[in-house]
Amino acid sequence: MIEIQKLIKQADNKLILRGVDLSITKGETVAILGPNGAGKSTLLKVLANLIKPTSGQVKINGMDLKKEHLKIKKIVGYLPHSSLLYDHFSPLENLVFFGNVYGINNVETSAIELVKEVGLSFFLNEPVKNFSRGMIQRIAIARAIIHEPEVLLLDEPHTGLDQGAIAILNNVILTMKEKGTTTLMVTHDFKQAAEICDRIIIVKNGKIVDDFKIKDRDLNFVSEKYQLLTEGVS
Ligand SMILES: Nc1ncnc2c1ncn2[C@@H]1O[C@H](COP(=O)(O)OP(=O)(O)OP(=O)(O)O)[C@@H](O)[C@H]1O
Repeated sequence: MIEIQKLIKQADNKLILRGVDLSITKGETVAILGPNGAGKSTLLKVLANLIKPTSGQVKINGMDLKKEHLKIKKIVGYLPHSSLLYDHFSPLENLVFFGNVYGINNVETSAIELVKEVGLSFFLNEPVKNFSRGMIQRIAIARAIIHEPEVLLLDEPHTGLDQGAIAILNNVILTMKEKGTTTLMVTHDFKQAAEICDRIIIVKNGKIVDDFKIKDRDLNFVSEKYQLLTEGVS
C-alpha cells in the first residue's frame, strides 16, 4: 500500500530524512516512534504531499506521489498538529465544508454520524472557537476521515485527549482498520502504540533504526527496544 525507497529530505542544508526505505501493506496499523527532531513529522508530511522529497520514490496504492498526487490526495487522510478547522464554523459546518472539498455524497449525514462517533453530538452546531483542545482534536480527527480514506496519517493523534476521547479515537482507528484502512501514526505514547498498532518503526536521526511487529500488546517490549535504540539521544 505504501512503498518508500531511498527517501531523502534536505532543508536549509540539513539532512532531515537520510534514506528511508519502508513498505507497509494494506490494513496495517503502524506507529512511528523516535526522539524529538528525528524526522517523524517530516516523513508524514512527505506522504501527505505537503512537502516534496529531495530524492527517492514514494508510491501509495501503486501510484507515484510525484505524478499522481491529486489522485493520492483523495485516498489519504492527514491529521497534522494543527486542527485545520475553521474557528467560527461549527463541527457540522466544518465537516460539510471538507466533505464537499473531497466531493463525497450525502455529506451532511456523514458529518452528523462522525460527530456522533467522536462523542460531540451535543455540540454539533456550536462554533469550534469555544471548544477545548481535546474537543478540537476530536473534530480534527473526524475531519481527517470524512472522505473514508484508504490511508490515514496521524501526527500525535492522542495529544490533548482525555481517557474517554482516547478510547473513542482508538475505536475509530480500529473500525477503519476493519474496513481495510492503512494507518501510519507518529506518536510519543508507547502505551497507545502498543494498544492499537501491529507494527512499530523507530526513527532516529532521519533513518529507520528498527522495525518490528508487536506481540500480545506488549508495552514493555516496545519501551525496552526504544530505550536501547535511542540511548544517548536527548
Ligand atoms: N523546513 C525545514 N527547514 C529546516 N529544518 C527543518 C524543516 N522542517 C523540519 N526541520 C528540522 O528537521 C528535524 C526533524 O523535524 P520533524 O518535525 O520531522 O521531527 P519529529 O521527529 O517529528 O520531532 P518531534 O517529536 O519533536 O515532533 C528537526 O530538527 C527540525 O527542526
